Amino acid sequence: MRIEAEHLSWGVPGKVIVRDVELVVAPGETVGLIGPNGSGKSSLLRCLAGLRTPVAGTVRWNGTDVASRNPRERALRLAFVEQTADTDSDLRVADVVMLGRTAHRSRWRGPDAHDREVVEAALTRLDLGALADRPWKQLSGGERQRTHLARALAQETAALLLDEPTNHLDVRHQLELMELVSGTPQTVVVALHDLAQAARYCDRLVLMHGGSLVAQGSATEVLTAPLLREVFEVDAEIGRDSLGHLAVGYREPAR
Ligand SMILES: Nc1ncnc2c1ncn2[C@@H]1O[C@H](COP(=O)(O)OP(=O)(O)OP(=O)(O)O)[C@@H](O)[C@H]1O
Repeated sequence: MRIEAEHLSWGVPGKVIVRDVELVVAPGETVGLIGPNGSGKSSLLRCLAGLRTPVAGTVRWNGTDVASRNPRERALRLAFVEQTADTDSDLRVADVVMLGRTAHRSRWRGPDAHDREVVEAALTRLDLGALADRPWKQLSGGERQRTHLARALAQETAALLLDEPTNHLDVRHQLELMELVSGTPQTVVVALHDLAQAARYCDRLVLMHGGSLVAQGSATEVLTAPLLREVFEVDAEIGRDSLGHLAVGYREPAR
């Protein structure tokens, strides 16, 4: 699915939070959204998901204004995992993942064999098979995060928006999740704080600062020492690690 933001602005009275963003995400592309705390990444993702009404500009999915889609139509096309995703506490892990099937069913029909197959596949992909019957409230932060991702996969959408999906995960699960994200045929926009991970797994990076999109392009175009100094206020050295992946080293900011 193609996702487009045209002259997109959003904010609250007295504060512009997303400022005149122009962005096109091509079908199947994985775009990494980077930027300091408070730069507007989550707000932009919510606008792209159709959960915020722009104060100016438009968000289009495959050319159609997202504002003209009802919540069910949106849920059939795009899955969004927010940073602070929460779920009713009495559910089992498999029930939480089954919530991803809601838009696919009529109101009166319970889960069928296909829904169960999709949920099982999503649980397996996120390494949650052994936890399927565990109560949601007993899960660790990383297990909850993986459960929400499994729910998003069970939605079987053409697009996926992820807000810092690796922040609670151990290293192995971070790598597995980023492999999954970069390998999926879905269109993905993923907010990340780990710049090296963003460089390694995303087709393209988009850098936000103060609500504006200040750079976009390949990792080597966006992750430059002058730009990182200007936006993150750190001295950075960009090189390659022993595996050949782009690596970013930081010095403390000059005072
Ligand atoms: N509903 C709101 N009302 C007022 N201010 C808001 C609202 N939503 C976001 N903000 C502010 O807008 C700015 C951008 O927030 P946002 O969560 O989009 O940033 P972010 O780049 O995702 O940050 P982080 O990296 O810390 O997750 C912040 O200063 C935040 O406090």
